[in-house]
Amino acid sequence: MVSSVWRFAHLALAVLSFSFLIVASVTGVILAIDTVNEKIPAYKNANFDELTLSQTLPKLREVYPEIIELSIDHNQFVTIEGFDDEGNDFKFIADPVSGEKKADPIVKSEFIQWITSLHRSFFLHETGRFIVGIVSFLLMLIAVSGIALVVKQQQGFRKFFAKINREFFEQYFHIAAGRLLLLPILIISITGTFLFLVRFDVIQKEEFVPTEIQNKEAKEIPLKDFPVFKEIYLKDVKKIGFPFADDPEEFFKIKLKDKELLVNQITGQIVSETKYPVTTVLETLSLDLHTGRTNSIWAILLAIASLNILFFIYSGFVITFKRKAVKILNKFKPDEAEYIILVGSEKGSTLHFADKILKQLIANGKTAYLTNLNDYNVFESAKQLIIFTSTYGSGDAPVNANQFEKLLEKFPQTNKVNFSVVGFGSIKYQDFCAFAYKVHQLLADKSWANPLFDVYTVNDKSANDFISWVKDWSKTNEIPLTLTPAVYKQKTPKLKSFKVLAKTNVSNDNQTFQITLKPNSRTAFQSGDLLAIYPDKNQTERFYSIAKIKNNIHLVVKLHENGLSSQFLHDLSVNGKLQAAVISNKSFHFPKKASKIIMIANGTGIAPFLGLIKENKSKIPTHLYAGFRNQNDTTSAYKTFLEEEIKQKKLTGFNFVFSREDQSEYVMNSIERDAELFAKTLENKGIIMICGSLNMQKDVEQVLDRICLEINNKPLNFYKENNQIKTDCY
Ligand SMILES: Cc1cc2nc3c(=O)[nH]c(=O)nc-3n(C[C@H](O)[C@H](O)[C@H](O)COP(=O)(O)O)c2cc1C
Repeated sequence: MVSSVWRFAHLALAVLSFSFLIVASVTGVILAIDTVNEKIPAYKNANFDELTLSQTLPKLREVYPEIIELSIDHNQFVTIEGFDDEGNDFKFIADPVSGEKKADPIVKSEFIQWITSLHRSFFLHETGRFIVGIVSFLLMLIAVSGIALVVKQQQGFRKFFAKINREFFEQYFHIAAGRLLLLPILIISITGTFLFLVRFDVIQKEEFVPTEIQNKEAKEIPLKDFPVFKEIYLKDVKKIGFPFADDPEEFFKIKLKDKELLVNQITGQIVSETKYPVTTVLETLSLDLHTGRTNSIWAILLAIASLNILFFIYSGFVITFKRKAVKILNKFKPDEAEYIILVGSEKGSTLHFADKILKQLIANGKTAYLTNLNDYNVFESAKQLIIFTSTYGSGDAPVNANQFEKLLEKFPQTNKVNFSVVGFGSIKYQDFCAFAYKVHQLLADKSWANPLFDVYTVNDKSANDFISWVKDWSKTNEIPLTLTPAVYKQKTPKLKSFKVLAKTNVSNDNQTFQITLKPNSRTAFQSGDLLAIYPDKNQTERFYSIAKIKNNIHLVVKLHENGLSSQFLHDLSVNGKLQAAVISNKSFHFPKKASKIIMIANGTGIAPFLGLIKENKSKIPTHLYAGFRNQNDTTSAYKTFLEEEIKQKKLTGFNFVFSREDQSEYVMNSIERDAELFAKTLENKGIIMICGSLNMQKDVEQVLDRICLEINNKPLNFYKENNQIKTDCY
């Protein structure tokens, strides 16, 4: 809760000050570079820091009897002003010991003046200065809330500089750069705010009150012997006003950093002293710190910090958009759904996994409902609770799940329900998935709840870890869910438009149809990738394996009686349009380096192989084993297609079996017949690709395992771990 308030404040403030901050940062970088640049010429005396007034003023007055003023800027360049022997006025940067002219006074270029004005007021005069002040103040709040967020993320002040758990580039560097540069940014913003408050009289400057000093009578002494001149170092001086030499009523007026002195030019006695009020001292200090004008290294640090504000804006928005990428879109009401998916997620990644399951359940014709663990309630039609939750802090709940424990006590379910918990966490934390274990225990203690499994855990958002749960859950509940990791890895895919080029028809004995799609814009895809289809505005998601043929997408679809997606595709007309998303599925691309390839498919699972065979440019020995129900037009068309590929040497041979014809056979039978080929292929580093139904995959793997053990003395798992078995089943 606390962290979400900080996060909301941090983001809201950043959004509010966004464009002004960009201008202020860019101009800030340029001004800081100009400040460093200004110090480069060597107009500063080498011993400047050791020089006292008695080592400089007498000589200057001797060389320039009519000198009026000496001023020292933040670069510690000494500028003198006065009249020469001919009565002409002069003003230049001089050496404070010899009086020799070093350069004309520095005048800021028009560009820098323009940038300065933009930085101070956005060319909006007083209104602009006011806005700049407010933006400074907001920046200060952003820095403070940023520090609070880093402390929270790192689990305490003591671990402020401990290793950051990297999730993605922008998140990592937002925190890494934030830790280093929050302090300079805090200083820039505090000083900017202070200058603004003084400028608009919110903080009022006290008046200067001089203190007269009563001196005894004293005699004349030479300038170089003035005790006060021996004590004051040039480095502490801002300005000195010289008196006319022939008027004893005129005094040296010495402005130091914290006070002003009047000094009698005959006796060297201090006549009056004016201490600057605190506000004036703080104003100078703020200006020094805000501009970096007194110190090159600080100015460089300010430039880096300003540049980083731009990076913070960019990376902050990337983090926010990644977090907000998944929106919960429910098709059913909470009381209608049999499957209730409850999610604990702070940054949205767990929600993304949950959303993928929700859409597949709905595509399978199930009533499912997804919500936050904090929205737990009585679900009247619930038969099963599926809980996906991450863990934060030291085994704590993510923000949207911190009320779950209380709610669970308050709302016992009225039906008996099965439940299954998947924990999302990171093994880098001591309390790996601790909150998921806690939720499992809390539920297991309820008389109405029955655990289907122990807790499954997913480390670092691993799709492969997640697949273990999907596989077991899918098998236990007899609901097919895709086991293709790419589907779960993908963030919300980008929809593209496709034109329907061709479509075949279904008939009484053949419910399979083929559809050819042409992307309307540049779209990268390969055979083996997946096409995600959304028949009802994102609430349902169905995947089809792609064959790339002549640069078009070719799908093989079985029309299911109540199948939302297959009906939707079947209803498309030639030349019509389709919105869909390509999901890259690298693990099922053509294995270019394999010594031999065997492809196994049943039903529509043949689709990706039609394209993959075409990609066999280096003519790797490739066999296809496929099983269908009946022999029909479609299977005859496949045969014609494959015979052509054999002629082109892209396919070595194929073997079709039919389960509903006179001699009923399944692919497993053909595999057993050709056991030697399968065993040898695997032993010689060949690859087996399987596409089709999950049941077929399970049966094929059983047969292959037996063959491998018998002939190669190794289990199938050996080759699986070697990445020699590739699957794309659903
Ligand atoms: C500040 C912070 C604290 C975390 N604490 C834990 C923890 O104690 N145990 C754990 O297993 N994972 C911990 N994690 C890792 C997250 O649980 C993990 O990244 C999870 O996938 C995030 O899911 P979400 O994006 O749905 O919030 C922590 C992550 C962060 C940023």
